[in-house]
Amino acid sequence: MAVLQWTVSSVPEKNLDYLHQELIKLRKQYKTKQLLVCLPEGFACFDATPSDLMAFAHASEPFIASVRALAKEYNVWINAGTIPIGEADKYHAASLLINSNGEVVARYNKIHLFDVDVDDSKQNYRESNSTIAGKDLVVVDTPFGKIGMTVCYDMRFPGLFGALSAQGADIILVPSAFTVPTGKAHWLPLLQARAIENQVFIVAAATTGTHDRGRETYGHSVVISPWGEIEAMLATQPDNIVYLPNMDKLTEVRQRMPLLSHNQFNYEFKHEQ
Ligand SMILES: O=C(O)CNC(=O)[C@H](CS)NC(=O)CCC(=O)C(=O)O
Repeated sequence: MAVLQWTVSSVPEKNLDYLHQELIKLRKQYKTKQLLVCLPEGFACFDATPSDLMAFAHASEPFIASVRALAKEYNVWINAGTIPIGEADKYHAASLLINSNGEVVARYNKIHLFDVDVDDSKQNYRESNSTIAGKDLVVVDTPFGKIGMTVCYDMRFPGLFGALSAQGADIILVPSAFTVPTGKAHWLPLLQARAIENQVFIVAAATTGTHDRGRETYGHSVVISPWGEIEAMLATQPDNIVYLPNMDKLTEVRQRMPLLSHNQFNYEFKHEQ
């Protein structure tokens, strides 16, 4: 699998170009039959004005078609981090899983919305002003293993990850656009905890740097093993991780310490905002 981190632009075509160039480079170096390319949350269009984002969300079909075409052309699976997909007067933060034939095999709509006051240049995040929360859990069978889908702020809610692992997830994707202060304090411990308690690989592709209207994101894209080890992590520069997960390790961790069968607690999904 490959994890792409860059300073995502507010201009969708620029992000598409970036993805295209990275796929060319990756495929030159890695000719493996299967390759899963993970993109960050908001990778289509980031830090645009609310009205530009809304307009894009209600006309994101051609953009999605272009990403699907790239998946097919370069024979890769793509986790299209999130793409805003319009619904009524808002949109879903949709994370798509696209196979190497360019077909969308899964769509997860971000469940937990980031309505939070942060001590940074933007301060008041109110994702629910524009975004409709998802209501469905997604675990999908792939050549890479069973993939559970989450997005960014979801990582703070262990119940979601517990439900995904109870449904058999081996790898949980967490495309993200984390703030810098919360990233410094919480990014790694949260992701490591989710990996350890669910005995899954965590793969988190993140945006990084200062974006077009001044918003800053934390970077530090990371892959974590089912034992909680940081297998690979980026700093704040645009860069990629390429990583081959060892599924035997996952089996061994679960055999030695069968958390799922020991667990005495269940969370309920409230379906509320
Ligand atoms: O807005 C977009 O275009 C893409 N989406 C995001 O950037 C989202 C919502 S504002 N960011 C987060 O969820 C950060 C979570 C976070 O930083 C934390 O949990 O501490």
